[in-house]
Amino acid sequence: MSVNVDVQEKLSRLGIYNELDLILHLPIRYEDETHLFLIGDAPQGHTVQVEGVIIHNEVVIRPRRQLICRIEDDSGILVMRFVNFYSSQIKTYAVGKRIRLLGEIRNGFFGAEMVHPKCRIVRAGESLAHSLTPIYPTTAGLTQKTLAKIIGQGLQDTQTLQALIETVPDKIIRKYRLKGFDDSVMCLHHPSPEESIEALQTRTHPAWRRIKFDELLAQQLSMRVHYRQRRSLNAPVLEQKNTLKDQLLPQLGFELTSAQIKVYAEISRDLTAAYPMQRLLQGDVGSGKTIVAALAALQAIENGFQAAIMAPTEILAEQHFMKLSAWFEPLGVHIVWLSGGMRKKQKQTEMDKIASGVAQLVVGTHALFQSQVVFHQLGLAIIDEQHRFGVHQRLALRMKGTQSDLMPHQLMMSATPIPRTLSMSYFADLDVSIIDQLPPGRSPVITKLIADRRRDEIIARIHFACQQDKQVYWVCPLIEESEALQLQTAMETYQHLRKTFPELNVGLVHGRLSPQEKAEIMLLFKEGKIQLLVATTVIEVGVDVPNASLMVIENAERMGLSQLHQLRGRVGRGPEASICILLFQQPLSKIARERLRIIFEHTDGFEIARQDLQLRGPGEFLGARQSGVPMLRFADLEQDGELLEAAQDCANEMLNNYPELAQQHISRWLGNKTEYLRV
Ligand SMILES: Nc1ncnc2c1ncn2[C@@H]1O[C@H](COP(=O)(O)OP(=O)(O)OP(=O)(O)O)[C@@H](O)[C@H]1O
Repeated sequence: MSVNVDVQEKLSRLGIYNELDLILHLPIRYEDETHLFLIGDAPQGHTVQVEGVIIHNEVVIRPRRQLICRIEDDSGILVMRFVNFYSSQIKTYAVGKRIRLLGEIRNGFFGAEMVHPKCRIVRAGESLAHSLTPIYPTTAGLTQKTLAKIIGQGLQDTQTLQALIETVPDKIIRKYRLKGFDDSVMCLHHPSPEESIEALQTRTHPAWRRIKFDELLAQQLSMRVHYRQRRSLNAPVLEQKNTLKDQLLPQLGFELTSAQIKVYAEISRDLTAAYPMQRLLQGDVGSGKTIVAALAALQAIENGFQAAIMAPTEILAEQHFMKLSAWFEPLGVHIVWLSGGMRKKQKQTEMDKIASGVAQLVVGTHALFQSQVVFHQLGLAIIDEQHRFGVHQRLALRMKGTQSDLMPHQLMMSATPIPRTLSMSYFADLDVSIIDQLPPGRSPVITKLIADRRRDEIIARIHFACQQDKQVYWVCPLIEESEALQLQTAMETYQHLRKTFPELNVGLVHGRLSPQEKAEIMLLFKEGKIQLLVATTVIEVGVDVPNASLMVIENAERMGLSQLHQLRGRVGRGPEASICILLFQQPLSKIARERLRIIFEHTDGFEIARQDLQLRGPGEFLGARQSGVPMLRFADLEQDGELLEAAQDCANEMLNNYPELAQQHISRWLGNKTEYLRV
């Protein structure tokens, strides 16, 4: 690109480093200069073009120096404003001249107005210019005009044009009726006036369809390559001996659901392979993922390998530890607990057990992947709530097995259901198992939305519930700006509830307590010795107290959908009918109202996740994945599900039959952005 260093730096901020990046920098929208609105009909809040005669002009000084013109057509009057305007320029906008304006109409101090529109004086007899102007995403200091010019030059460069060669085989182009790649790129940068502006704006135009297909295809290809590369790595072959499993199952006190049996079979089969498993186990809250993870761990252990379970919070890790200890100790399996908050000496003792192989199962938090932790022979790494860990943290745990030159199998668990399109795209390098059934005997949680001013009614309800031997959670608001403030609110609520209910045992659990303190309180709650537990959102994931059947969530309007769903999932885990009360403060923002509606209407985590994806885009689900996986810029998973399926099919066909084109296609779209593929 022949641009100076300053411009180059600005282009790099847009992710443009070479010619190809430049021509794939596509417009975000188009300005329609082919359609004139009548002033009276023009919709507010949209960029529109209007034309009229200047009937008044003046430069006012206060509150700031600006030009104010009134423009009239047959349907109404519009004000045009330019701030910091020099009086000497006023003659350009003389009364009686006809002017055409392009901009957004808003309701301002002077009525309907356009501020700093694109405008020009229309000569007598002039007809409408037919053109659609592309508007590009840009950055500070780089004007639309300059950027459009650089892109225009790029498109004329013969070398660049050569880079536009077709990478998708003819057969696929015909099968899916795709527009040519070079035509599509040209059309999007320079649409001819005959093109439908609506199809271009909504990205349903065949040129957009082609670009989105190519982008999805590149993502699918890179993920499939990664998936296939895994087969060249070595992992321990963990046979299905089933001795420990057969001892554990009769002790459980429940039968596995058919969904649990099915996913365990998938995992168990993967573990017998000589290359590492990378499987994502998804299940809605309370669907019973822990027992499936436990069975997988036993398969590793009975083959003489160690297993590790890593959870994102102390409470969750501690809870896994307690549950697994109860299951595994009768089998004679040695479990070790490791967390950051442990005393040094005790930690060293536990690490020694891990290094010598005495510890067969290790349960813990982030502390597990620290460099001092050396495993004797790690065969299976289980990561709960995988999206809360970074790619690097997960890899660090995977590398723990390298002592023996064998890479451990990896099982990732997620209680935040991932919508199908998302798991087909961003998670395409993983195998996915889904527990799509809840254990029997659960009655669905009833959700109630109650405005905060009706708090008193809730106090009465809690009293009634506790009298009937039920247990209650009271979740304090999430205050993102300040953990200290959140703590303060939790303390105050705790004091207040203790005063209100002197006859009840009220407990408080929050993030600042030491792991032991947290564990003690959770145990008291589990044993029924605490009836009302005031908690911050630390209880969000995994906490399992089946007797708790009433939950109050304060300031529910501040929380995200998946967080609300997770919190609500803490009740409804026993046979008792459960209630979740969402207290909210008014007025509600539009998005908060929408979230509360969704959580009120749905209990199925997959449906909630699908709507959340629509509301907020994929960022929330991907967590740290975002840093490693090729992100989509053009395709929209909700809108382009059909293209995604096509791209998935084609990726397999291209890798099998057209490997060179596949390679070219990946490097066109991802260039050097595929570090992920190497790990
Ligand atoms: N098949 C089953 N029948 C009856 N109860 C079961 C069954 N499987 C698991 N459970 C019980 O259901 C509860 C929820 O299980 P578990 O904690 O594993 O859920 P989870 O999928 O991890 O949910 P969350 O994501 O909310 O933590 C536990 O008390 C568990 O012992």
